[in-house]
Amino acid sequence: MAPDTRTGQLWSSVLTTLEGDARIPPSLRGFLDLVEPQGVMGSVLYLEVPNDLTRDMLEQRLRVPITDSLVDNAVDIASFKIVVNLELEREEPLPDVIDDPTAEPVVSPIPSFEREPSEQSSRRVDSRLNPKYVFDNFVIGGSNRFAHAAALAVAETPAKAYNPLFIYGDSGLGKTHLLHAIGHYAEGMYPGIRVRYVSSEEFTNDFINSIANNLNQSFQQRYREVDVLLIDDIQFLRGKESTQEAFFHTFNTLHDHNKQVVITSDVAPKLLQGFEARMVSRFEWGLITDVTAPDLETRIAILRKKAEAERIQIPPEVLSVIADKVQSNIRELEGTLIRVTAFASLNRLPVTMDLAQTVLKDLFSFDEEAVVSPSDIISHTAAYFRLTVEDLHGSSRSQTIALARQIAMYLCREMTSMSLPKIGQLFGNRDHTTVMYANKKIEKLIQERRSVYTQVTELTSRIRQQQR
Ligand SMILES: Nc1ncnc2c1ncn2[C@@H]1O[C@H](COP(=O)(O)OP(=O)(O)OP(=O)(O)O)[C@@H](O)[C@H]1O
Repeated sequence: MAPDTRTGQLWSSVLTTLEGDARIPPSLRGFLDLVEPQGVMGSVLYLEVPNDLTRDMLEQRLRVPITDSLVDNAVDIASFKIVVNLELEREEPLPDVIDDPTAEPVVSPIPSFEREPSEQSSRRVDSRLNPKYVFDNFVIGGSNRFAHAAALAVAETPAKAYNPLFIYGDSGLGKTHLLHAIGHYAEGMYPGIRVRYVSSEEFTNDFINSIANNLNQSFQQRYREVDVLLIDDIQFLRGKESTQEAFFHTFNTLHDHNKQVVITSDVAPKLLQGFEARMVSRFEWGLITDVTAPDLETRIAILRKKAEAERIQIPPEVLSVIADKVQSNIRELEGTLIRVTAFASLNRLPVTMDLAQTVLKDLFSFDEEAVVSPSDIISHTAAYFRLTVEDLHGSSRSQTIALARQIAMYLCREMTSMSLPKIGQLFGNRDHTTVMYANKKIEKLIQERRSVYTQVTELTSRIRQQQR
């Protein structure tokens, strides 16, 4: 909606005043650019923003300067209200506030650097779908052929093929990738289709917030007025009775109205513990399919595809040796490829068999099957950086602590099967998007900074060594 002239003018005067406001740190200024003024009602100015993060920043960190500026610029306006509109088309990447030690450790739901350029400008983006997870780059093999076919069928004809579609399997085997791929494909096939991706932890938080803020109706609208609901890692609703109840009603409403539901989980419906029988029976209404660990050929094909996507030349025998080493988790498989290519680029060496063997020896000189616990990762990381465990859990934004914390989060994601929200909880109840950001950031730094590569590699060895 275009603002009326007065609202538009008012907001630009507010922005002009704020330009000279020393209370606003540079890292927060970018959030102001994401605001769309909508109109004035009574003495309230209504603003629209594209995501929860921007709303939180404006409400928590910029409320006072904005209100002061409003009062300065319009005698009859006393406050502002913010509405999140996920549909707002955005070309600007969200501001990156992580590197600023004074800034809040929060990030966008999908960090801007993950978006393809075409995603940023030419079409409406559902910011909940990760543009990297599409069918085109999903490698099909015996371990996932059925799940892939079912996912594609559902994406082609939502609510006609299988409803619900239930995909289960161990961590890092492509369930989330398939969920997002369904969303993208359906959006491409049916312009205007309403797709919503949500992890079950986000669903839970959303539900709890809706109760706390008396927003049950908008919660219901958010989840019931969609054509395709993609819900990830349903096992995390275990034992949460009220949230399960809310999901049960959402599910029924969607199903009754011929809307597609796709669910992922770490185990088959029958093995889900802490779920009511009526829920489980609904999960079994449609099609249940699993993803298992890929065989060697599929692992090599996944590595080849990843190398092509990153435009890295890697000899086939190197791909084979990596695929041979990492067998049961595709996330770890990709992580290992990154370590090998990072080592080569940091040392300005070509990726050869010898080089790969050296890196793999460092990474896998210990028992890979040993179970690594997050507390081991945290205590080792703290000791390595001469910090305390509390530093990593806490909120200090000193650069050393922030980097150590991000490395610990990265290692938790790589070495354990914990979900992003669980890792966030572990590190002082941080949002899952913060963990997602930390992951991407460390993955990038490993390839760009020798110091970070060495720190992560040494830490990995120490943690593994302890498991012996
Ligand atoms: N068949 C595949 N082809 C290409 N990449 C894949 C495939 N399967 C998984 N991946 C990649 O492996 C990584 C982990 O996959 P994903 O996050 O979908 O796993 P998951 O099963 O949802 O794990 P979790 O239960 O821990 O969330 C992602 O980067 C994904 O793109």
